[in-house]
Parts: sequence; C-alpha cells; structure tokens
Amino acid sequence: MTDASTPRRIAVVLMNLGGPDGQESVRPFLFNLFNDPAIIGLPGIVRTPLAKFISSKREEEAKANYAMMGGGSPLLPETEKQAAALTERLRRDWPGDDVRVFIAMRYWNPLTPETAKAVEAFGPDQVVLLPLYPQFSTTTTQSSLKAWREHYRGSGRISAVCCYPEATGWIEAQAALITAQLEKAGDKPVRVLFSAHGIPENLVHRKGDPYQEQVERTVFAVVERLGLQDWTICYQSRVGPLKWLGPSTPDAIEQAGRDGVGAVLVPIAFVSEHVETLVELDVEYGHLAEEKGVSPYLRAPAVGVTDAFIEALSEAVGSAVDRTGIAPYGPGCQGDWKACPCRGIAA
Ligand SMILES: C=CC1=C(C)c2cc3[nH]c(cc4nc(cc5[nH]c(cc1n2)c(C)c5CCC(=O)O)C(CCC(=O)O)=C4C)c(C)c3C=C
Ligand SMILES: [Fe+2]
Ligand SMILES: [Fe+2]
Repeated sequence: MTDASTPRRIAVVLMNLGGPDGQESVRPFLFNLFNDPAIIGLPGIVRTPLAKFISSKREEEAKANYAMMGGGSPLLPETEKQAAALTERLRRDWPGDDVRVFIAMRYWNPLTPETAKAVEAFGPDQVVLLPLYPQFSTTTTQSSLKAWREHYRGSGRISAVCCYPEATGWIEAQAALITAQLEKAGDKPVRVLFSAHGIPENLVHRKGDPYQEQVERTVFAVVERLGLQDWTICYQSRVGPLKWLGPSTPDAIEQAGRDGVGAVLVPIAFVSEHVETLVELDVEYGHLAEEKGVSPYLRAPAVGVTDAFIEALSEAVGSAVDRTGIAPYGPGCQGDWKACPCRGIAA
C-alpha cells in the first residue's frame, strides 16, 4: 500500500504468445513464431528461409484448426478479460496509484513494439512485466522478456515476474476446476492427465531450460492439494522432427484406454482457452479417446478469470513492484533470483 500523496504510475504488461485474428493472419503469425531464435535456434540466414518454408507448409492445417473456432484465435479476447479483471483488482488494492494493464503478444497483435510505444506514452514510474506462463521457458517467457528489452525505450523502473509454478491462487484455481470434473465423473474410475505444451527435449537436457521441472512443481502441488491417486504428466502439441518431452498426451490417452479408465484432461501450462485446448484437447484428442474407449473423457477449463488466479496474478505484481530486475517467485527464493526455479536464466 502506498502513501496517497505519492501516487505511483504503474504499467503492468501481460505477456503471451498471441494468435491469428483471422484466416489471413495464420501464415504471418506462424512465420513470426518459427522465425524466433528462441523457437528455432539457428542463425537468421538459415532460420528465416526455414520459417518461410514451415509456415507455408503448416498454413492449411493450422487454418482448418482456427476455422473451428470461428476463423481466428480467442487468445486475445480471453487475455483482455484477464487484463480487465486484474485492473479492477489492482485498483482496488492500490486506490492511491495510477495502474494500467497492457497486453504484449509475442507473435501477433498487439505485438511487443506497439505495446512498448503505448507504455512509453503512459510514462510510468514502474513497469511490471508479467508473463502469462506460470512455468518459465526459454521458448516463451525468456523470448517475451528479451523482445521487451529490445523495444521499450520509455521511463520507469522495470521489473519482471519470472514464473509462478506453485503460486497459491494458481494451484487453488486448478484444484477447484479439477474437482468439478472429478465430481462429473462420479463413481467411474478416471485418471487425471496433466497435459502441458511440449518443448524439444534438448532444450531441457542441453540448455538447462527449467520448464519441465517447473511443470512438475505445479503438478506435484495440485496432486498433493487434492490427494490424487491416479494421475500422470504428459506433453501435447509436438511440432517438427526433434524429440520432444514425453510421454505425449495421445500416448497417455491410449494408455488410459488400455488400463480401462476414463480421463480428466488438465491444461497445466495454459491460463486461457485457445487452439491448443479447444481444438487439440477437445476435438483431436477427444476423437482419439472415443476410438480407444476412454470414457468419460472430460477436460478442466483453463483458469481464465477465476478469482483465485487473478489473486495469484495480483500477488505476483505485488512481488515485483517497487523494484528492478527479476522477482523470484516464491518465499523460498525471495530476494535471491539464483535460488529461484528459473535458476536466474530470466535475469
Ligand atoms: C507453455 C506454453 C507454450 C510453450 C512452451 C510453447 C512452445 C512452443 N510452441 C511451438 C509451436 C506452436 N505453438 C502454437 C500455438 C500456441 N503455443 C502456445 C503456448 C506455448 N508454446 C499457445 C498458447 C498457442 C496458441 C496460440 C493461439 O493461436 O491461440 C502454434 C500454432 C498452432 C499450430 O499450428 O499448431 C505453433 C506452431 C513450438 C515450436 C514451441 C517450442 C519450441
Ligand atoms: Fe506453442
Ligand atoms: Fe526466477
């Protein structure tokens, strides 16, 4: 809380991946994604033509997936709802301050350079970068933070939240949404499948990307909170020829079929609904589950604007405000980012 005579001008920047807003933006969105060195770690001279090739090859399939959601991605409208809920919450907590919440997407509008300009025009004393990725990855969080550093030229101290894999409100929100699905299953035996977006295995094994470890931290916290007996971690959305983290979500669904149990799918690395939940989990994997006799096949919704999750975000902002640099996420590493599960990579 602050002295009303010295109002702070605080810009909170929600960072996410972005998604195409219509069929015509699918290809340029995919190009931006594959042209990011955090996604394809090759020199620009090879990466850019490769990104052109992959985005054109993937275009038709991706367009068909986005068409199932009305043509484009719901990620921006979903993120706007989160921004509105967080604004309300922060203004309530800090009535003496001038708080504004912005959105910076990595691969489609509103892109980072545009948001950086808007924040520059606001003229903040403090900028808090808040990635909407509870678990840190070089492919997501680090890429977004780097883009911000490259483009923001405005005023104010800059701090960032690296990650919040075990934040109380985040775990509470997940637990409540899973409980509702388990109640739907009733007496039928079900396995909870925690499905995270995958990344190539070599990022973890060779580059020390802490994403897998942080996904596990989240899952262990939820499992403990709910006392789950039958559960597993799996990874979805594999793209390209490299070996990705496993087991894959389709393999985990097939295993549930062989074991004669139903499944509750939990998107454990996403905080809102988009193509990876509404199409991949619900439609594609839904067909697979039917084929393999996995019944019931249920899915917990993403945490979205649930009170507990917005509370977690507001606490994360609180931990990063009035300081510079990366805010380690939890009490165990407060003040020492080297002790944080991101291992200081974010700094
Ligand atoms: C935890 C979040 C995410 C990680 C880690 C991540 C890594 C990653 N993603 C790709 C390739 C694609 N991702 C795509 C969509 C997409 N990815 C995330 C999140 C993470 N990605 C989200 C939220 C979305 C949805 C965006 C939307 O449209 O709403 C896509 C596009 C869809 C498709 O064609 O399948 C691609 C491609 C890689 C290669 C990667 C790590 C190396
Ligand atoms: Fe992705
Ligand atoms: Fe950290």
